[in-house]
Amino acid sequence: MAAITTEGLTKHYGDVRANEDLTFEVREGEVFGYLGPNGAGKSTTIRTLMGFQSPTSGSATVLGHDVTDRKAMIEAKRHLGYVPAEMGFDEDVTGERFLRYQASLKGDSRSEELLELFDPPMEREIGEYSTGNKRKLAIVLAFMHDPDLVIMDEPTSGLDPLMQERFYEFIRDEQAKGKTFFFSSHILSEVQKICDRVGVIRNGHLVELEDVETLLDRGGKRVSVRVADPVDREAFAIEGAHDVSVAGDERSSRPTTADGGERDDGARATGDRPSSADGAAKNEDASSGGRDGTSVSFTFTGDYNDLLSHLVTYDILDLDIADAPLEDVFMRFYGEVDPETESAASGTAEAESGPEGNADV
Ligand SMILES: Nc1ncnc2c1ncn2[C@@H]1O[C@H](COP(=O)(O)OP(=O)(O)OP(=O)(O)O)[C@@H](O)[C@H]1O
Repeated sequence: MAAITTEGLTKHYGDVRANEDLTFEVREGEVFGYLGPNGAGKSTTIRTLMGFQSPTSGSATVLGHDVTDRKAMIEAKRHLGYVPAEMGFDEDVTGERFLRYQASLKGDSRSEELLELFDPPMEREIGEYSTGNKRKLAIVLAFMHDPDLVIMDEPTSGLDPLMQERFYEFIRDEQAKGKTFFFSSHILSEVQKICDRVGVIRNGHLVELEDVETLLDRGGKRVSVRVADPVDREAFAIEGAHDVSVAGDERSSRPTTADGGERDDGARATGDRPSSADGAAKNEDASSGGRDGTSVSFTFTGDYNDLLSHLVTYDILDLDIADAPLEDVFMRFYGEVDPETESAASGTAEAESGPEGNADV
């Protein structure tokens, strides 16, 4: 049995089409990442899966229970954990008291162990907690009844890096025990670290459903090459090369696609720009070079033989070829406009804003 199923799941808020015809499954024992830019519809799906709101149409099950069936969802929640995006705690009570109250509702088989791991200040009133401590308490509460499936809405937001790592390790250990996770995230590095599969939602539509490994394979290679002679960017507009930038080429601050078109994702452009030998623009006609050669970098998703045939035409001083980071995969992905999904999102003002300027999604 799948841990979660959705079939044509749709949720509209008036004119806003927050979720549109979503069909997917989360398999038992997997860590499933749910990705998308702000306003894409992630929390909407999560709220529907938790039974907090009814879908406009379509259906969904969690641990085999229909999410619109109140009684069934009460049963499901005995085996279901939830980390919400907004932690609506009663601020006047201590963490300890809140935990005891939750324990009386859903049981507690492991809070001691969880408190040792995540360590929120239990004796203090929750109103005095920092965001990170509230998140730690939310994690303890979500896992204290040892659920089989945990649904989490950006669970690591507000956690410091050390605590994030501890959380990832904890998730891996829990997965090894057969637990299932569905969580939304903006942080691609965490998705890369802990997810088996990802679903990508954009403007309310599921636009990708894939193994993380396959996505990384599809992401191709990040190639950084330093050649002895001046070259211009167009020389590397070969089939399968994306986001070509040449050190010293002013225009390379706007990454290109292989067909020479410019993409409008400022964060990537700045982050990917390689440092030239002296860091200065050298040549107005977009070619460059110098005593230390010319640095060219790009993402490559084409035929490796073509790449190597092209590279051997240069006097190569240095070469580095590595897996492209998941960011590259997603930025390219979001850069492609699908007219069908774009038009379907009319009325979703936030959804139209997209991920510009974010290195993560
Ligand atoms: N209760 C609501 N009433 C009206 N519109 C809503 C409501 N909740 C969400 N929306 C709209 O639905 C769309 C999807 O929102 P949702 O919160 O699901 O996105 P998200 O992917 O979780 O975004 P974020 O990453 O910013 O949390 C947005 O356009 C949002 O403004």
